[in-house]
Amino acid sequence: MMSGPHWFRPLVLSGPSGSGKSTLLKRLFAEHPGQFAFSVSHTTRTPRPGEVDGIQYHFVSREDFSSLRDRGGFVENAEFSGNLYGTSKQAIASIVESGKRCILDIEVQGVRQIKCTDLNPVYCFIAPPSLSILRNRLIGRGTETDVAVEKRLKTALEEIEYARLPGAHDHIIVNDDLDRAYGLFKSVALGNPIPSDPLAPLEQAADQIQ
Ligand SMILES: Nc1ncnc2c1ncn2[C@@H]1O[C@H](COP(=O)(O)OP(=O)(O)OP(=O)(O)O)[C@@H](O)[C@H]1O
Repeated sequence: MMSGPHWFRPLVLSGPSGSGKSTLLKRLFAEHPGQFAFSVSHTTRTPRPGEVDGIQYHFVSREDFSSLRDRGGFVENAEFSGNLYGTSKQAIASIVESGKRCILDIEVQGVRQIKCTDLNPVYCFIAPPSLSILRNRLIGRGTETDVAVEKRLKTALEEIEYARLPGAHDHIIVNDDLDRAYGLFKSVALGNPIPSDPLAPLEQAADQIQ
């Protein structure tokens, strides 16, 4: 398989909920089996039936999590609904050593934290064409209540605001036509540079959720 100059740098994928990250990743993994891997996160939550330690997550106690965090073992960590989650440096390193490309699907706070580390990943932002299209896709996916959709749209606006800051991401891909977006995403995933898409002006984005 042909891989580009950035192959050995982890790829940090972020973007609003519903922008199409899972859709793009699913296609990439299907087309290139065995070439890419997600790092296994640590969590303090209890395993659900069928979940295996070291596969879905590294399940650890709060004490062990805190001790690893205090030793600087995480590139990013956060608390969601009472449980701690984090990506360890070791989890990323073991993928890089295996020769696969490590992909991290991460929310904006995690991106900010990783920027303070020496990980040096490639940052790729998946943007929706507009907030009204994002709303339609979230509704179409059928996984969210109306209130949750509006909450996700507000968060999306903040994420797009951040993405507009110069240097926030290395690549911005607007997921308008799926085949076009996938073509760009595949280039980035294989370690090649691409020209970034322009983001729609913010005022326009803000209007759409009022
Ligand atoms: N280019 C596209 N055109 C039309 N629909 C799309 C496109 N890309 C994705 N979708 C649809 O939009 C919905 C949201 O996509 P997806 O679930 O991949 O988003 P996500 O970024 O992974 O969200 P989350 O962060 O919540 O997991 C899905 O129903 C998907 O089929």
